[in-house]
Amino acid sequence: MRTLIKNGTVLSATGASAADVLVDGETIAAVARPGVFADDAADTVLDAAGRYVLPGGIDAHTHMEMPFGGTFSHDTFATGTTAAAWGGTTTIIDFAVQAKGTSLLSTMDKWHEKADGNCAIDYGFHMIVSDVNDTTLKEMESCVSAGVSSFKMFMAYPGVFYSTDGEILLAMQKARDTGSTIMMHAENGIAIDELAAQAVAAGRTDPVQHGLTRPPELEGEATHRAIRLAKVTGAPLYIVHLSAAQALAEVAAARGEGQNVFAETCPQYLYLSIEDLAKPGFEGAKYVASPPLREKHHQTDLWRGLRTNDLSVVSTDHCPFCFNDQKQLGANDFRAIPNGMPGVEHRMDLLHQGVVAGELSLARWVETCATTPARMFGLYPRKGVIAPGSDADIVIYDPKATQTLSADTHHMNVDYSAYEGLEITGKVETVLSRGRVVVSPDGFSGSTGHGKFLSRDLCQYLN
Ligand SMILES: NC(=O)NCCC(=O)O
Ligand SMILES: [Zn+2]
Ligand SMILES: [Zn+2]
Repeated sequence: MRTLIKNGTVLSATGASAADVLVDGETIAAVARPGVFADDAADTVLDAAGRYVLPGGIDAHTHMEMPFGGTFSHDTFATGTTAAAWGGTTTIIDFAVQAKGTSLLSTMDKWHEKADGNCAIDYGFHMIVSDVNDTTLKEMESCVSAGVSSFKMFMAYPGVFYSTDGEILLAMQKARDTGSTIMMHAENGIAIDELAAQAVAAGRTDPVQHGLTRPPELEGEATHRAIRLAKVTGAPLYIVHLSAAQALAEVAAARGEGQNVFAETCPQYLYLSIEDLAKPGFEGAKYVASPPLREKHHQTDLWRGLRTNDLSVVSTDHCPFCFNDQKQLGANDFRAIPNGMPGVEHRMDLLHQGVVAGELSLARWVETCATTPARMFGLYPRKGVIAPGSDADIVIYDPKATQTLSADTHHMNVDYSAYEGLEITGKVETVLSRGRVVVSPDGFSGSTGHGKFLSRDLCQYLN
C-alpha cells in the first residue's frame, strides 16, 4: 500500500520546505520536490495544500492506568493512545511503576500485560524505580537489554516512590555503567510533607494549599541536588515536568558547564497557573499535579527555556483523574487529591499555539515535540523525522483551522478539560501511524492493537 502526501509544507527540526512524501507500507519511501511523484505512484493520494506535514508527536511522559493515590489514572492504554492519536501524537512512552517490595522485571511484565494489544499507536516504557536494592540495581541491566533504557526516580512522595540521596546515587552509578538515563522528579518531598502537614493542622485543606506547600524553591533545591549527584556519578540526567524558574536556572547552569543534563516541561506549566488551583470551591482540584502550577511569571522563563534549548522536550505528564469521583478523594484534605492532569490529546495544538503567539519557531515546535524526544529516548531516526526509512508516523496539520478545547469534544477518558473553552488556532487533520491513516477528517480509523511496543536504544542526545 503506497500513499502520496503532496503539496504540503514538510516540517523538521531544522526548518520547512515544500515537498511531497511517498509512503510505502509502514515506512517513508521518499521525500522529494513537489510534483516528482505522479499520482499513480500511489494507491492513495492525500492533498496537503496549505497544510504542514510533520513527524508524528512523541509524548515521552504519560501515565495510563497508573496506580496512584488509592486509585488509577482514568485513561487505559486503549483510550489514552486513541486520544493521543486524535491530537497528532503517534508515540507515547509510559511509565511502568515498581511497587515497593516487587522486582523491576515482574513490573515490566505487568505493564506489558496492560499495554500489549491495547494501544492505538506505538509505545515504549520507562521504569519507575521506587525500591533500590541489589536486585533492583542488577535488574536495571536487564531492563536496558529489553528496551527500557530510562529510569524515573522521585525526590518527592516520601513513603511511596521517594528515594534517598544514597539510593539515587546508586541508581545513577548503574545508569552510568549501562548508558541509560535517570529521569528525576525533583521536588524536596521531605520538606514539602512538613509544610503540607502544617497547613492541614492549621485548617487549610483546600486545593490551592497543594501549590502553596510546594514552593518553587524546593523544586530548585531538589533540581540542584539531582544535578550534583549526576555530576559525581557521571550519569546523564533528565529532569521531568520542570515547572519553576528556579529549577530552570539550575539546569541552564549545569548545561552551561557542559554537563549532560536535560529537562522537559509540560503544556500546563506554560498555560496554567496557581490562579487555576485557587479557583473557588473545590474546582482547583482539577489542576492538582506535582510539581504544582506556578505563578504566571514562571511561564515567561519556560518559553525562553524552550527557545534556548535549556528545556529540550515538551511532554504532557498525562495522568487523568475524574473530577466527579477520583479528585473528590481529597475533598477534606488536599493531600488526598490524586496528583495529575489530563493532556495527552492537546500537546501538539498547545505548542502550535506557542508558534502562533511568537514564542516558538515552527522548527522548535517539531524539535521539542517529536525529534528531540526520539533522540533523547533511543527512537531516532525510526521516529521523530520525515525521512526515507523512518516509520511513516506523519501528521497533516491545518495551521489556519480553529478549535475550542472542551471536555464535550475531547477523546480522553476524563470528565473535565483543564483548558475548557480555550480557543486554539491550528488543528490536526490527518494522522498516519506506521503508514496507516488512523485519524482523518472522517474521524478515527485506527484500532487498538495496531500500536507496537518499541524496544528503545540508549539516549542519542548529548549536551
Ligand atoms: N505529576 C503528577 O502529578 N502525577 C503523575 C506522577 C508524576 O509524574 O509525578
Ligand atoms: Zn513526577
Ligand atoms: Zn509523571
